[in-house]
Amino acid sequence: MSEDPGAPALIELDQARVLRGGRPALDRVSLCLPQGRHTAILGPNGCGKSTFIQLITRQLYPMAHLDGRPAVKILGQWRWNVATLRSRLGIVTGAMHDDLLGLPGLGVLDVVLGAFEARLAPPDGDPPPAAWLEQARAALERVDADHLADREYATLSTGEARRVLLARALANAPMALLLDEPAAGLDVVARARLLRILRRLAREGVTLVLVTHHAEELIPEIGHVVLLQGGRVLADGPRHEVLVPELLSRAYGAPLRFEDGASPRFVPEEAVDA
Ligand SMILES: Nc1ncnc2c1ncn2[C@@H]1O[C@H](COP(=O)(O)OP(=O)(O)OP(=O)(O)O)[C@@H](O)[C@H]1O
Repeated sequence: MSEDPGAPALIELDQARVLRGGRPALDRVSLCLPQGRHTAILGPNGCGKSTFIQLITRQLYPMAHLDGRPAVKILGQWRWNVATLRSRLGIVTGAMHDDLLGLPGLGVLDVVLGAFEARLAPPDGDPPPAAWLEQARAALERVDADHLADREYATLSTGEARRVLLARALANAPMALLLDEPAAGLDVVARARLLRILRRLAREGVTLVLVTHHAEELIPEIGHVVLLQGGRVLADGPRHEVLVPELLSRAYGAPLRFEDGASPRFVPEEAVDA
């Protein structure tokens, strides 16, 4: 999938400001993420990444502009029914995992089916429509998790649970995936497996918006990076222009460079010189 200049932007922020604890966690952030472009929102702890996700998923709201123009537009719209919005964006966050763990006995297939009604799990009662079942199973297959369909979600390993969350995010044919540190907490093998799946999805045309501070999640398909620092956009551009020592060192407050390749990583300069 490539960018379509005629399509409304996936996510558009216009001087968006979000206050938390009385202080701006996002401070006049303007950015435009087109559909079809794989983007990483990157930055150190506390730079506003979680706030960005919660702003997009309507858990937090921006301050209103005096002239009434919207600070946030998603797919060209600023008014959204929250349930509809969350089904158009496939969302994978640690908070969602925690919420699902709080529902003992919940089966994997039900977790994925929950996507169709934008709720954690489908209600008891009528069996789900056959089309939903088919889409849910197809989504599990896409992330190599079809064999987990009959398991209880709470019994899955972290890597398995992450793939099930990805299936849930994919099940309802979203316009994009919004991923919050998707490989966090995974062991080296589970991480490699998940990143392989993300690469495959990106190549198949699923737009990825990745919010992270982990360099290894910057798969090669991510061609665009927005670097945040202290709630502001420090840089917004092609990967090779943003992931340069000068900008990274400013964002993270210490000398740092990015080593690209099969296993991308950040390298503190002191460690190199030692
Ligand atoms: N509930 C809250 N009350 C007050 N301040 C908050 C709250 N949540 C976040 N903040 C502040 O908002 C700023 C941005 O936080 P946010 O969690 O968005 O950063 P982050 O980039 O996601 O950090 P991390 O990588 O550590 O998760 C930080 O200064 C943080 O201390």
